Amino acid sequence: MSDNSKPVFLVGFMGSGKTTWGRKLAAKTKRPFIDLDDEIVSATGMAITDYFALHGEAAFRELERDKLKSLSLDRHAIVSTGGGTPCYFDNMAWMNQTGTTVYLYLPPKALWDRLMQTDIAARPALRGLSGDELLAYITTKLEERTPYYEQATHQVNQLSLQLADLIRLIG
Ligand SMILES: Nc1ncnc2c1ncn2[C@@H]1O[C@H](COP(=O)(O)OP(=O)(O)OP(=O)(O)O)[C@@H](O)[C@H]1O
Ligand SMILES: O=C(O)C1=C[C@@H](O)[C@@H](O)[C@H](O)C1
Ligand SMILES: [Mg+2]
Repeated sequence: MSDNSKPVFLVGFMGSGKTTWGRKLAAKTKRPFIDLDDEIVSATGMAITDYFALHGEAAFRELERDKLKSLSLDRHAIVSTGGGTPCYFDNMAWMNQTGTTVYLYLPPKALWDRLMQTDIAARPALRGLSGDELLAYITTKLEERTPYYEQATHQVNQLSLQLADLIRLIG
């Protein structure tokens, strides 16, 4: 680990593997791991879907911003963000100023394959969508969010990503 380490923020679409890669990266490099969605669940004592249902998305986005900016961040921390985190307020600029950001890119069909294998009801925006509707949603939403994700310091295509590449990238 280099002496000038900075916190690392993993960004990308729902199901792109931010949590999975973040955990692996932290374990391998012995850095502290933080998952922003998990922090929100702990703070509110409820699942994100329930928070959305009770308070609405706008309240969730404010809470997400506040949690992001009040994380107790060790300079070695690896933070897996939520899929929408970079796309609201000045969150992306703040992450770029505070640390190094890495965009985990996956094309829509690969995201779809992954998400179809998870509990999509646990992701508020995806609840109730059929397979075809989910692919259309991913395609449109990814296009809309790409300008934010692409502000990341580094962009990696996960289809060919190895843990060693990620470790090299963050130094
Ligand atoms: N490299 C991989 N190959 C295959 N499946 C993977 C890989 N990485 C993650 N997955 C699977 O894809 C799904 C989504 O991964 P994960 O929860 O890490 O995504 P995420 O980006 O954190 O999503 P969210 O934004 O909803 O938190 C999980 O079921 C996970 O097991
Ligand atoms: O992409 C999104 O908008 C979201 C992704 C998840 O990580 C959660 O932060 C929440 O379900 C919203
Ligand atoms: Mg996650």
